[in-house]
Order: sequence, then C-alpha cells, then structure tokens
Amino acid sequence: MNKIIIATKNAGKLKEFKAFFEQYDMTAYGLDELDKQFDDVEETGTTFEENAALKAETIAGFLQVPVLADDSGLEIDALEGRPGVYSARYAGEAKSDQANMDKVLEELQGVPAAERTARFVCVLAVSQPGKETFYARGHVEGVITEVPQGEHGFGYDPVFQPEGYEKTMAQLEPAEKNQISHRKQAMVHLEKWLNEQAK
Ligand SMILES: O=c1[nH]c(=O)c2ncn([C@@H]3O[C@H](COP(=O)(O)OP(=O)(O)OP(=O)(O)O)[C@@H](O)[C@H]3O)c2[nH]1
Ligand SMILES: [Mg+2]
Repeated sequence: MNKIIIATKNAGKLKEFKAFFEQYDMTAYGLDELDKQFDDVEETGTTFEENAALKAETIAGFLQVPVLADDSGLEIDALEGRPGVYSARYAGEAKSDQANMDKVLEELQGVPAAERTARFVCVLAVSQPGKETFYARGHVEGVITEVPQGEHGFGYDPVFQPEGYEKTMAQLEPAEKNQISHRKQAMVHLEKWLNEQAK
C-alpha cells in the first residue's frame, strides 16, 4: 500500500486526509506518527499558499520524500476576512478551538444573519524533492451561526453552516462533511493532478 506524509499536527485534518486517501488505497501519516519528531514549522506567510508551501517544503527537505501540507482557515466577510490565515491562533498561541469560536461569536454580536457570510478556504501544497511545488485551492461558502451546534469535526465547524444546509458542519456526519468541505474541493484538484502525473 502506498504511503503519503501530511505535514500536519492537527488531528482533525489528519482524520479527514486518512479518509480521503483510503479511497485510493493509500495511507496518510501525520507528523506525530513518524519516528522523527519535528518542531512546528513557523507559519510566517500572509497567504494560505505561502504557509502551505513552508510546511510542505520544510518537511520534504528533511525527509527527501514527497510531502503534502494543508493551510486552511475561515474568512468572515463582516470581519474583513479575519481570522483568515490566523484561524488556528485567533484567540492566542494555545490554539484553542473553543476560545477561537468564542472570539468570533463575540465579534459578530449584533451582526444580522444576512451579513454573517463566510467561507472556509483550504490550500494544499505538494512538495517533491527537486520539483516545483504544486498547489490546489478549495473553498466552501456558508454563514456563521449565533451559537455553536454539533459534536463532529474540529475548529470552527460548530458555528459554520454551509450554504444549502440547515445544519452546522459539526452536525453533519464526517462522511457528509468530507463530500462538501473546502478540503474536499482542494482534493478534487489534487486528484486531477495526480492522475495527470500517472499518465
Ligand atoms: O471548523 C473548521 N473546519 C475545518 O475543516 C477547518 N480547517 C481549518 N480550520 C481552522 O483553520 C485552522 C487551520 O490553521 P492551520 O492550517 O495552520 O492548521 P493547524 O495549525 O491547526 O495545523 P497544521 O496543519 O499547521 O499543523 C484550524 O486550526 C481551524 O481553526 C477549520 N475549522
Ligand atoms: Mg498551523
């Protein structure tokens, strides 16, 4: 069975990648599953592309094998696109999902439903030794709810209601989220590229 290394320490993302790659008979491994332990790659970029490349290229450079990285986040229109690339640490370095959601809900207090539009964005970067980095971008539109609902997923899923649904991302079954998510949309582009590489 083929293996793919994902340059992530986020357990929620990794779970979704494991499910995606299983469909291609591939096993995805996160950084916490490798023998060698890596320090966090500093996400100094100002775009999802820059940060995804930083993570993929740093780890591929060390391991000398192809590595996939994901940089993702939530863009809220009423907050001029925040938290954006700072989604993981919006409420501080502790990277607390609960504190991040609380902060967003507080900032949106009094903002009417029609103005609570937002999107999840995901950029995947694949770095291969000696080759140019490949990028795939995906997004899903939705609105930020008034209160968190649901137990599945991670991050801001309990306050994000995707367009066309009456449920939050966290109320959808994981398989359902994986059919519509920003990560899935980016994976569709990645899959096309992989198929072209195999020709
Ligand atoms: O509700 C959510 N559902 C999702 O599907 C999702 N995808 C991303 N996010 C948020 O955006 C941050 C990414 O930041 P990020 O790309 O730097 O990842 P991270 O720091 O958590 O892990 P790593 O991959 O860098 O190791 C995450 O922490 C989350 O807060 C999501 N929230
Ligand atoms: Mg990160």
